[in-house]
Amino acid sequence: MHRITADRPHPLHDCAATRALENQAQRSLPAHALMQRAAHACARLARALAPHAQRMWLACGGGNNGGDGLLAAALLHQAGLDVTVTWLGTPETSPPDALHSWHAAQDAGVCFADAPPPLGTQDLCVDALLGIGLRTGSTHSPDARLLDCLHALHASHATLLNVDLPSGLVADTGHYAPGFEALAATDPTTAGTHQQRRHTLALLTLKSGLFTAHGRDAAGGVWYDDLGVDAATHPPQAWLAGAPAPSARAHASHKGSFGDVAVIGGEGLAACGMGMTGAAVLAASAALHAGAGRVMVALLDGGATAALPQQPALMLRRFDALELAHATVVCGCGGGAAVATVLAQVLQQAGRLVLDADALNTIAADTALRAQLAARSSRAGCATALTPHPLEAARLLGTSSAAVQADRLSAANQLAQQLGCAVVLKGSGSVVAAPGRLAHINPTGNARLASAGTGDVLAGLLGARLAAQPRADLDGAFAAASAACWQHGALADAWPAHQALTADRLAQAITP
Ligand SMILES: NC(=O)C1=CN([C@@H]2O[C@H](COP(=O)(O)OP(=O)(O)OC[C@H]3O[C@@H](n4cnc5c(N)ncnc54)[C@H](OP(=O)(O)O)[C@@H]3O)[C@@H](O)[C@H]2O)[C@@H](O)CC1
Ligand SMILES: Nc1ncnc2c1ncn2[C@@H]1O[C@H](COP(=O)(O)OP(=O)(O)O)[C@@H](O)[C@H]1O
Ligand SMILES: [K+]
Repeated sequence: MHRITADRPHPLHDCAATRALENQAQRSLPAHALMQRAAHACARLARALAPHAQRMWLACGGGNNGGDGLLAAALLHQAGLDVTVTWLGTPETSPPDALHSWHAAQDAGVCFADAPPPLGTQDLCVDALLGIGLRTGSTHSPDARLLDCLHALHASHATLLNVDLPSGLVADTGHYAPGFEALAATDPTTAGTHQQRRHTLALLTLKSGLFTAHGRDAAGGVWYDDLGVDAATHPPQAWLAGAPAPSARAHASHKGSFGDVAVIGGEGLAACGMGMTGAAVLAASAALHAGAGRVMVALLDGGATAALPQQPALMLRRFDALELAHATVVCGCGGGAAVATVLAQVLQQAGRLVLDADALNTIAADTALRAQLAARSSRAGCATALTPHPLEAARLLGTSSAAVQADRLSAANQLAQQLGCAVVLKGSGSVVAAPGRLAHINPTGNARLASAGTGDVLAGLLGARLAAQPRADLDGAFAAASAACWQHGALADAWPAHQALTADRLAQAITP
């Protein structure tokens, strides 16, 4: 068993692969062996997380997730802890492994009760209500006892250990199933402390849903025990991204060695009464700090800005003075309606291209531009990355942002497939997808990034990473996108608690 950290990549499996793995392992192992391993891991982690616990409450469902909890309760009781179990199953309907665990708990003398015992902050509660057996159809709504237990677990001040999955969370998506949506509502005043005292022990496989959508809030710290079974025998659904390799600069290099980045965006105040030049400048600043050799900015403000005195290293250019084929183009940040006037030319001439914000909105509403974007995938020397947030992704897919959020991996994969690009679907657990590749889920970042302009910073950083790729192709775009997301999030994770995280400071904190 080990704790999952963001530094190295991890394969993520879906329910179907986990079931196949479980069935295969069950056939080669003695009866109940897998559940015994699961329960031992669970009990060990429970004791490690709450070494001073006087009481433990284990809420156990009627399936095998509950079986893990029941057997862990027996082990914890045998270790001398004051253990109470609430079991929602019945011996008549229990699957064989869980029934065996129920007998073990009874034989050990574990206390069974309908209500939780009083728990203090040093105590521990265990959510063993639902795991991968969660059914999501509208006919399967949680009953009152199950919801009562869940609310008691979430309201408790004790450390919470989720067995395999937080109950109600869909393993493959990180979205809550119908009937469990209320669990997604977090009280911002207590979210931080809840996060710190929450842990999930993933069994057999790591599930994608733990790392995206509501998954990160629900899961807290993620631990993993493979139960002695090699998950590598089954193909993963996606990868949890690891830290990008550090970049090294040869001594004999010059500013041309690291690529030019040209940022196009920043509609002026005069156009619609909304000055958005800051967005383009943020992206450019991010590209510069990320190590791009030269960074140019073409503002779509009709020449209203003649200089950027705060950012002397950025080179102002008129759009028609840019050499689109030679620079890595970052287009759309604060682009407003004005971006529509340049997009056809950008899609035609740019080799390495990052499209963000209004560039994406404009393409979503224009079938000719969309076709032009998709056609880039068959042109040599083109590497394209899109950085939509969920609403922008929904516009491109012709759906709602709720539908995108309900299955972020699918949405990102679909978009990548349709447009032949690398796609970063932003938000908690950003998904990086590209056609024919397993998506990456980004493990870094936090809600401090939910602040205006941080997306522009990501686009600029991605531009710099794309400019430094050895080849302008889909692999380069995918690698650059994954690396940029990881670094962007890691900066936020390391941000001093007492200092405001603003987009301009974030851009300045980027290192090559
Ligand atoms: N077998 C083994 O050795 C191993 C198993 N392992 C463990 O088993 C877990 C999988 O166990 P599982 O397949 O029994 O499913 P599980 O997650 O307990 O859920 C089924 C229960 O939930 C209920 N239920 C479902 N949907 C619902 C809803 N929407 N709302 C309300 N209730 C709902 C469903 O009720 P029913 O539909 O049957 O009425 C049934 O009672 C896995 O996550 C891991 O922890 C590991 O230790 C590895 C070894
Ligand atoms: N809760 C969160 N957890 C992790 N990352 C987040 C969260 N909220 C926002 N972000 C990140 O912050 C950035 C915001 O981008 P975007 O929505 O385009 O904002 P803006 O348009 O203001 O720049 C994205 O990289 C996104 O992934
Ligand atoms: K659970």
